Amino acid sequence: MSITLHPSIDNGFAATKENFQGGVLNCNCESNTVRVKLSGQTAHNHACGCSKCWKPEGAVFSQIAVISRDNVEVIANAEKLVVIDESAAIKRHACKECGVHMYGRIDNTNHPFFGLDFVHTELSTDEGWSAPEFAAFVSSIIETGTDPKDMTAIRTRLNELGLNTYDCLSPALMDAIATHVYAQNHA
Ligand SMILES: N[C@@H](CCC(=O)N[C@@H](CSCO)C(=O)NCC(=O)O)C(=O)O
Ligand SMILES: [Zn+2]
Ligand SMILES: [Zn+2]
Repeated sequence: MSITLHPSIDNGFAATKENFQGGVLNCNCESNTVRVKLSGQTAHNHACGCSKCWKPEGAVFSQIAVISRDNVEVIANAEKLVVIDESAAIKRHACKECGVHMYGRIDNTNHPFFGLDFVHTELSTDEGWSAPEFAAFVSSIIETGTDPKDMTAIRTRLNELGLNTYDCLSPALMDAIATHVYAQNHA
């Protein structure tokens, strides 16, 4: 298939490394690079087809994982970070020069994923990050220009790579969200 799903996914990917301790994300700027230290392993890594998540040049999907916000620290050139959409639930902090999203943070303490930051681990040269587990918001790639006629081939290719495809999040994450809503409504 000629479509680039994501450069870290198209040709298969390494398994999650046991006892991986984290590493550093770098933006794409050659000078004054924004650097974000992640002090631990990520979780729920997945391909995301939504229009909001950052994608490398030419990629149809984003690759995105979560990590506790307590384990996220900007260690260089923080002044280059801007929030690209203040109205979004996930405040994506992007480098204003190269456009790369360095981390997404949720401020709303009632949000099901409050406490978790969203990160793109392909921005790191460290090896061992959690491997992608599924593809989310797959139908959403049509919103950013993918031809609906290509969808069957794209879903088939994702399945071949071992990634189940969903048009929202995975059942486990949707269950977690619903559990959170139930608990809020019965507090
Ligand atoms: N069809 C829309 C979907 C956008 C969307 O709901 N994205 C999800 C997943 S992003 C990470 O997995 C979401 O939670 N968004 C909240 C936010 O972005 O603040 C589209 O494609 O835009
Ligand atoms: Zn940059
Ligand atoms: Zn997304």
